[in-house]
Amino acid sequence: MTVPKLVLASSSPRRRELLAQIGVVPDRIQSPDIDETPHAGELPRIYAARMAAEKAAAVPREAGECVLAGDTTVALGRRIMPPARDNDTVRACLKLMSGRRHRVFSGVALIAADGTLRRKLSESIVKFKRLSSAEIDAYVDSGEGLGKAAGYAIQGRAAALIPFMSGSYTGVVGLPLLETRTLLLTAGFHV
Ligand SMILES: Cc1cn([C@H]2C[C@H](O)[C@@H](COP(=O)(O)OP(=O)(O)OP(=O)(O)O)O2)c(=O)[nH]c1=O
Repeated sequence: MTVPKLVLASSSPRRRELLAQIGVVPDRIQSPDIDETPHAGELPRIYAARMAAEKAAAVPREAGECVLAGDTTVALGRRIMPPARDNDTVRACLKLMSGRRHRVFSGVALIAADGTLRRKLSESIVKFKRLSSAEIDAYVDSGEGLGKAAGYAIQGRAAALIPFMSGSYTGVVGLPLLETRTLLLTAGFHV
């Protein structure tokens, strides 16, 4: 079986780095351009799976190419936390998550060269300590939360504010590597 070519449908440097961690280098990378607005009442796990599939489908495939995409969604109960585009959102998210557990759903989707869509979803639980105003201010000032789901990055200084997590660490960072490897193996990649 000839090894297909891999296209990573992502603008996220984390996803590229996580793939590199298991020795996978995409043949090309293209940003997916999709509407990321949740449907009314859409549950976070359904949303994460849908987003991953839509991102993969949004990038055109050439003959012999497979497209891989992911989506990391942070959920407080049934509420989908927003991506933090500014400091006010980072602050608001941290206040909401302070002293509580939340879930992180990380969807992965792979469209094989024959057009078949395969999907996996990882689910993790992350707890933040009770955050003081000074801790929230310092984190906002670090700028690390910008561009991240729910305004934090576990792979950075937020790690020192998290007493507990269970599930997939790589899923929280942006691409669950066990699930991703399984999908890649099924599609004929050597991982
Ligand atoms: C919770 C968390 C999220 N994140 C990041 C991973 C993702 O880049 C981002 C979640 O947003 P996503 O919409 O999953 O991804 P994205 O828009 O950054 O990139 P893409 O083009 O692939 O859609 O948050 C971390 O880096 N660390 C964390 O601890």
